[in-house]
Amino acid sequence: MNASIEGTLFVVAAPSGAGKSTLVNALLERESTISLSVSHTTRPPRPGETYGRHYYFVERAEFEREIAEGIFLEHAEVHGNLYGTSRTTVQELLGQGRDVLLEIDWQGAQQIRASKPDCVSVFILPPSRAELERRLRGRGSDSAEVIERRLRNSRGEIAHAHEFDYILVNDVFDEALAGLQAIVRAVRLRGTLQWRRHEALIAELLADEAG
Ligand SMILES: Nc1nc2c(ncn2[C@@H]2O[C@H](COP(=O)(O)OP(=O)(O)O)[C@@H](O)[C@H]2O)c(=O)[nH]1
Ligand SMILES: Nc1ncnc2c1ncn2[C@@H]1O[C@H](COP(=O)(O)OP(=O)(O)O)[C@@H](O)[C@H]1O
Repeated sequence: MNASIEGTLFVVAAPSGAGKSTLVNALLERESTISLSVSHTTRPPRPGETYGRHYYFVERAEFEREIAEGIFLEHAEVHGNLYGTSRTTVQELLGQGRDVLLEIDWQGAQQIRASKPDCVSVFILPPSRAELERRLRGRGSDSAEVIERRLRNSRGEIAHAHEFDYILVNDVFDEALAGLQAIVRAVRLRGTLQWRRHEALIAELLADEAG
């Protein structure tokens, strides 16, 4: 982390149930310098979800007021609920040199690419439709109706996978996690970031030998 260099913005998207949150949480345990952006949503909390940790749960009228006030860096309607990312939180963290990860849908990813072209985006695929359905049902967090809607919408989301910088299949969990971690590490080693970090070393290596 270096306060004089803006952090990297990572965007992770996937159809509901592909394992995105589980992968991202495991990544954050290993890469503690990445901050996860907590979104605002009009979706009701699931059992065990808390305000400010999983989401900022708000009423639709309040969310619409916040859209009008321009507080969102991006926002979208997904599975019948509104979701959005706070502009100031993300901007402050990036300005402090921290890397920030957004767990958002493809519509939000398109908006982020337009305003932050340097972002790095990853799409997570399930290994099969049957496994996606098994994971959604196995999670036990949603009603049958909500699960049906998410499964129906998954095709529309997967159709946008090609817009992302990286695509990972979350079949064997540890392999997918290693892939995600490899992406983060490779991005951090990009020359555009490293030459500024190592400016003094590069200058020394280039210096003419004195006398
Ligand atoms: N555009 C956008 N999408 C979001 C945001 N937060 C969550 N989402 C997406 O909304 C969808 C539903 O999320 P959620 O209700 O937590 O369900 P889950 O994906 O099944 O765990 C997922 O595709 C999320 O990535 C956000 O701030 N902006
Ligand atoms: N590689 C995997 N193999 C088997 N089950 C998985 C795998 N990855 C995630 N899961 C499980 O699938 C379910 C959905 O994962 P979750 O992270 O909530 O998905 P998403 O955030 O994409 O909606 C959870 O019960 C999770 O434990």
